[in-house]
Amino acid sequence: MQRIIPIESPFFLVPSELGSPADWSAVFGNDNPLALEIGCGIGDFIARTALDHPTTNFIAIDYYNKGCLKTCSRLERHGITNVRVVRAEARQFIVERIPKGSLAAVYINCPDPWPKKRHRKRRLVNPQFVRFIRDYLVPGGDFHFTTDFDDYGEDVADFMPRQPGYANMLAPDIFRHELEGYHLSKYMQKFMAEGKQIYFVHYRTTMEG
Ligand SMILES: C[S@@+](CC[C@H](N)C(=O)[O-])C[C@H]1O[C@@H](n2cnc3c(N)ncnc32)[C@H](O)[C@@H]1O
Repeated sequence: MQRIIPIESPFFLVPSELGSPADWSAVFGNDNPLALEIGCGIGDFIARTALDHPTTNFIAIDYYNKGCLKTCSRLERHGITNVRVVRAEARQFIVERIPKGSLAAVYINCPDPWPKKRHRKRRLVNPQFVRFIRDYLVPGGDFHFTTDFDDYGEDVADFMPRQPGYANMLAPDIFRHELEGYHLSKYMQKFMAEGKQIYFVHYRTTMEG
């Protein structure tokens, strides 16, 4: 079993110490828009994205302890104060701690691909998840998904146009292999170095649906 290293960082939050839902304005000390990254890994994407958007509050979730630790260290190293890190299972955390209709953006980069056919039902992003997450986004909220895994990228790109309440921001394309201004995560960089292409999918919630 992996040893859990205690994280002592002002940016690390313990879910059970937050309200249900949490008062995020109180946590951050301001009323700025709230955004969420699911599966932040070592935090390179969220750190750069947060630096680009200093007036957005970011929550970075991962159930990987060492990743949370590295994310917190990165934030401290770069003096980034608009990110909080949580070690939790994302869906449970969202249900318990995020108010519905409160997220300006959700980012999911290179989620575990579960390549074996019999394991595909374990994938995080599927039509059910996309309908679930929509309830937590504000109207006009962004949903970003990236993967290096062809089958996952094609699947998400295929079912997204049928999801009510989302508009395709890359239309007429259903995905792109490059997205200007979107930072590359550690996994994206690793896969690109191996010659793989990244699938970028970007939708925005509409009023209806
Ligand atoms: C393949 S890694 C990608 C990390 C990072 N997004 C990147 O692109 O470099 C997937 C990450 O998602 C996390 N993860 C997967 N499912 C999760 C879930 N349901 N809740 C929280 N974290 C999750 C894993 O622990 C892992 O760190």
